[in-house]
This record gives sequence, structure tokens and C-alpha cells, in this order.
Amino acid sequence: MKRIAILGSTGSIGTQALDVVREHRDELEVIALTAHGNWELLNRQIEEFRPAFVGLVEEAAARELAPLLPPSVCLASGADCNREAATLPEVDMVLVSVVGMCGLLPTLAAIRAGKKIALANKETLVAGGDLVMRAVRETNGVLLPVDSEHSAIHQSLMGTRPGDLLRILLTASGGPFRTWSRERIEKATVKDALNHPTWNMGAKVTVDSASLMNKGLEVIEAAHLFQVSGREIKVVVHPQSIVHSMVELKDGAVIAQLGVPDMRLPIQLALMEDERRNLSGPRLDFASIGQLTFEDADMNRFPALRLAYEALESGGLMPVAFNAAGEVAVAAFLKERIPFGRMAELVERAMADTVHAPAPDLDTILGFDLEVRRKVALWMDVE
Ligand SMILES: NC(=O)C1=CN([C@@H]2O[C@H](COP(=O)(O)OP(=O)(O)OC[C@H]3O[C@@H](n4cnc5c(N)ncnc54)[C@H](OP(=O)(O)O)[C@@H]3O)[C@@H](O)[C@H]2O)C=CC1
Ligand SMILES: CC(=O)[C@@H](O)[C@H](O)COP(=O)(O)O
Ligand SMILES: [Mn+2]
Repeated sequence: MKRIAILGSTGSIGTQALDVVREHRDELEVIALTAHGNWELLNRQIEEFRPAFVGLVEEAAARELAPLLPPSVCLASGADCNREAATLPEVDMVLVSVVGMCGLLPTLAAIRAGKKIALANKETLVAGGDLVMRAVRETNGVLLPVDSEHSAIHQSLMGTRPGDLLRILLTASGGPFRTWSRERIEKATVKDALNHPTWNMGAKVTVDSASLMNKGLEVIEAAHLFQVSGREIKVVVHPQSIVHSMVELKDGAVIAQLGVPDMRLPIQLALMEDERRNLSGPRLDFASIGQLTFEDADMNRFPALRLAYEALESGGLMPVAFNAAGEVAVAAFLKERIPFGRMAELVERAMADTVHAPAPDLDTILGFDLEVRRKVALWMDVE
């Protein structure tokens, strides 16, 4: 039996992970669940999965939940509840499916505590990828990608040897604005941006998909996970989201992983540590799909992707600025405080305002992340 903690259990990835647990009760046991504030859904999950530990970041939500809990469940509140859940002695593996770089501290703590990691949260690697990958190496730890493209790359590399890889071909759906002009994209509404053509996901990653910021975050995520440079990662737009990514090997062979757009597969594969298990649900039917198409990404209409490559090339604190400004900008866009086109402008300005600092430590990263968030919020307030 594998004993798991799910950080962010009430979100898109978290609920799909619980679907996977439902199908494999004989192999997966839920020890801990955390959420930000959705205590009602968390309560239903507690009733069904009976975790020993639950965490809610919002104190007020925890006060609502506390009287409903059986005495066997330990409830923690506040930002540190994710770290507590991730380091419980009973936990074998932690699924990090919170949104945003708040995943960084609990991920590092879990690795240091000897837990295996299934990582959905990409912001963690963007802001702190050097620290996370170093911690994995130093502890001889296990970190498995859940993000669909990175799981596909990981699957495509199975059976290859070190040195075989020429480059990663990271697929992108292109989002809802794939065929729109730059002028039209800049004025897109929240409703437009949340209308993803192929995936049903949380709001932040859906908006990021529309701006190709998501693909930019994924370029940096891939660089850390597979230890390659930006020059070895090419983004390929593939509107059907059937080819989840590919690797090109040095002899020209291209190996891909295909499947229906369903996150339960990469979640399950990571939770099962690369062992294949049955999974219910739709399967690929090539005749009904008809065509798989591919095109280049346009960094003029989607400047966030260009900025990601620049952030990766600079390294140090630049990806921290890229991510922090992006998180603040998406939150403001979702509240209709800024237009769509302003998001990439704010990210670019935050990066232009960043002084190069090689190999920042954790405190420097966390401090700088807060500084960028304050700065970007101020720019939005005064302009
Ligand atoms: N959804 C998808 O298909 C994919 C997502 N990802 C990545 O996975 C991560 C999660 O995405 P997604 O599931 O879509 O996001 P959602 O917005 O759907 O869910 C986020 C989850 O995190 C919780 N949460 C937010 N902040 C905190 C916090 N500080 N502490 C604890 N819990 C917190 C939320 O709780 P509450 O509900 O209480 O607010 C919720 O459970 C993101 O990094 C995303 O980029 C990657 C690939 C695919
Ligand atoms: C499902 C998943 O992994 C998302 O990150 C997905 O990649 C979003 O799709 P696009 O960013 O390609 O539009
Ligand atoms: Mn992805």
C-alpha cells in the first residue's frame, strides 16, 4: 500500500488524483489532504477518504471545518499546513497539486524528509528548480512529473540512454487565441481566456495557456526536469492535444506519447512510480480524430513565450521574476483589473527590473518573489 498526501486536493489535479485513488483503493491510501479555503469540498473528501491529517490555509475556513471533523482527523491551518502534510512520518509520496510557487517550500521539505514527489505544480520548478533538483540528487530522491507534456517526455525517454537525446519537442495546444491577431488577443476577455479548446483545468493554468505563459513555464520546467538548455527545447503547436510531447534523438528518431487529453493518466503513472495500471475512460480513436496537425509558435503574438526563454537563459532570479509577475498579473486579469495584453507587459517590466544574481538560495528566492509581487501590484495601482 502506498500512503499519499495530496496538496491542493480540491483543485482540478487534486480531484482527478482522488479519482485515480478511487480506482486503486487496494494500492493507494490517502493520509493527508490540503486546500486553500474550500472547506466544503474538503469535508466531502474527508468523509470519503478518511485521511488522518487535513490542512486549510485559510484560518476562517478551518474554523468552519473543525466542528464537522471526527476526532481521528488532525486539522492544521495556515500557510505551513502544506509542509506539515508533506512531511508526516506516515506519508510515502506527496502529490504537489497546489497552484503557484507556494508549492516550493513543502516540496523541498518533503524531499528532505525522504518523501517521493509527484509534481504537478510547475511554478515550483520555475522559481526554485535548481534547489529542488539539487535536493533530489543529494537525497537520491524520486521526483516524477505530472504535467502532461513532462510526463510524455519522461515516457518517451524510457528505454533511451543518456546522451541519446537531441532535443525536446514540447507540444502546445495554442490555446483559444491560436488564430487571433495580436490586437484582438490584447483585448480578450476573461470568458474568452477561460475557453480552452482541449483541456478542462483550473483558472490560472487556463489563462496561462491562452497567453502561452503556460508553455513558457513548461519550457523552464522541462529544462530543470531533463537537465537541458533552452536551445534544446522547441515548442510545437499541436491544436488537437493528442501528442502530449516528443523527444528527438540524435539519430533523428522521434518518440512521442499520445493519448486522449486526460490528466488522470500522468497522475496515475506518477503515483504508481511508472508502473502501468488499468485506467477507465475514453481511448484514442484515430479514425474519428482524422488529422494531427503541427505548426510553429508565434512569439510576436504570444510574447510570454519569448520572455520564458529569456528568463531561462539568464537564470538566477530572472525565472523568479517571470513567475511572480505572472502570478500577480493572472490574478488581476481574472478580477478584470487589467486587460489580457497587460499581463506579458508586466512580466517583461518585472524582468527588466531584475538584477542578475547567480545561484540564489531559498531565502533570496522567497524574498525576491515577495518583492516582485509588491512591485507589480504597485505598478497596477498607480497606472
Ligand atoms: N489542471 C490541470 O490539468 C493541470 C495543472 N497543472 C498544474 O498543477 C497545479 C494545480 O493546477 P489546478 O489543479 O488546475 O489548479 P486549481 O486552481 O484547480 O486548484 C488549485 C488547488 O490548490 C489549492 N491551493 C491554492 N493555494 C493553496 C495553498 N497556498 N495551500 C494549499 N492549497 C492551495 C486550491 O484550494 P482551494 O480549492 O481551497 O482554493 C486547490 O485545491 C498548477 O501549478 C498547474 O499549473 C499542470 C498540468 C495540468
Ligand atoms: C494538461 C496540461 O498539461 C496543461 O498544462 C496543458 O499543457 C495546457 O495546454 P496548453 O498550454 O498546451 O494549451
Ligand atoms: Mn502541461
